[in-house]
Amino acid sequence: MKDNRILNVNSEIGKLRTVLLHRPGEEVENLTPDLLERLLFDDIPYLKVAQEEHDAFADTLRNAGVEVLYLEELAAEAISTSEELKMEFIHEFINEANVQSESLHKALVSYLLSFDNKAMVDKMMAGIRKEELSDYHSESLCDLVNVTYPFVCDPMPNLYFTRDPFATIGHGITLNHMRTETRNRETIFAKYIFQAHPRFKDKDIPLWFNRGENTSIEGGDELILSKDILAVGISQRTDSLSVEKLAERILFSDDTSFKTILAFQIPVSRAFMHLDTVFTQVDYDKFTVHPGIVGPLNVYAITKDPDNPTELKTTKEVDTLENILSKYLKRDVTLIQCGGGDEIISAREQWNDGSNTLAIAPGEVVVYSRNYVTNALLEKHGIKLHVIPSSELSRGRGGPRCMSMPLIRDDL
Ligand SMILES: NC(=O)NCCC[C@H](N)C(=O)O
Repeated sequence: MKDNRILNVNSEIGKLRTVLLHRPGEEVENLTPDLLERLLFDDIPYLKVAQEEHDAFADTLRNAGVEVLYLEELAAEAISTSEELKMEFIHEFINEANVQSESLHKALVSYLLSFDNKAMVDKMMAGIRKEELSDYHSESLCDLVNVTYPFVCDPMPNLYFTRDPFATIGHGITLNHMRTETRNRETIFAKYIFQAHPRFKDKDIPLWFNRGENTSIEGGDELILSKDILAVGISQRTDSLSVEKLAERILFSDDTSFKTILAFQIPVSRAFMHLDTVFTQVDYDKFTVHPGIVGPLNVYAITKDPDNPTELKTTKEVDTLENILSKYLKRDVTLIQCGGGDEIISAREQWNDGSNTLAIAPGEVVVYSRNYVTNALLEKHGIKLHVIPSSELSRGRGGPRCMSMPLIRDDL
């Protein structure tokens, strides 16, 4: 047993102790209609209200005894540990923002260094407009062609969905390679946090996946069904090859208890974006689900090959979600359909992340207020709800699970 571990997440529902959030900032105000599709938003949230809603979310968690950490604070603290590291971070950020010209790179370095570390991280997240750089002038062909484009570094409005860029699994993390360029830039903050923040540096944190890999995986597709079973979506955002790599590393590690990776093949569409968009666990035996995912589904169970324990074995199953979950969790399960299965209500509440709940303990979840039909059903099934306001946060197409990355949960 290693005693230098700091992360611990072996279920979706164990009592939540420590969680990572990001309070939405100026990056959300830098969204414009032209950018929405590329930056994966459907509308422009009103930042003031989004922040109030997010503060209510954080307070709800704190009032339930959860320690709330903020991505932006950890990142600033991490780079404050060494001047050399800070410069490395700044150069990497600028390169990944696709800045080609050397003079622009230099101008950005001196602009970023004019802020203190926390303000600099906030600025990087918010995006940098050309007009902010006093000596900006179009130089490269690319600059000249894009002369009307306002940004030198794009905003990162999806950062408040901390679930996706990295994900805790057991005592380790997947530092993810995201499907899209816009979200891939987000993973740089976690890289420096785990490398240098005093809370995490030199701790035993196995890296199950790294951001430089060339297949994609996102945290919304990683669900820890039990200490033995990890579910992963093969989805719009996660490649089957990533699941294989993950299985290889986790199942052959002596630092986890996982024995089976269940790969769920889900439709490739925005309404089904990640596995946690279509189902989340709310209690030992209860899940809230998108009616479109009840199946039959193609599910692939990956285990060590009993006949050749140095190899993996993959078995395909075609069955309903209920049967699959019952079989692997070894208990009867109840699937609570978002919107009660009513065609209109389900579609509406699903769109607003009605089945994306964050469990803070078995049978106790955080939900959006606007999904009142689904919420009433959850209560009917004995689930304790912590209801948070949701007019603006929901416009980014993510719910309480998407907006949180657990770092420590009690084991069940
Ligand atoms: N796990 C999740 O489902 N996260 C929500 C991510 C929403 C974000 N606008 C995106 O498209 O990536």
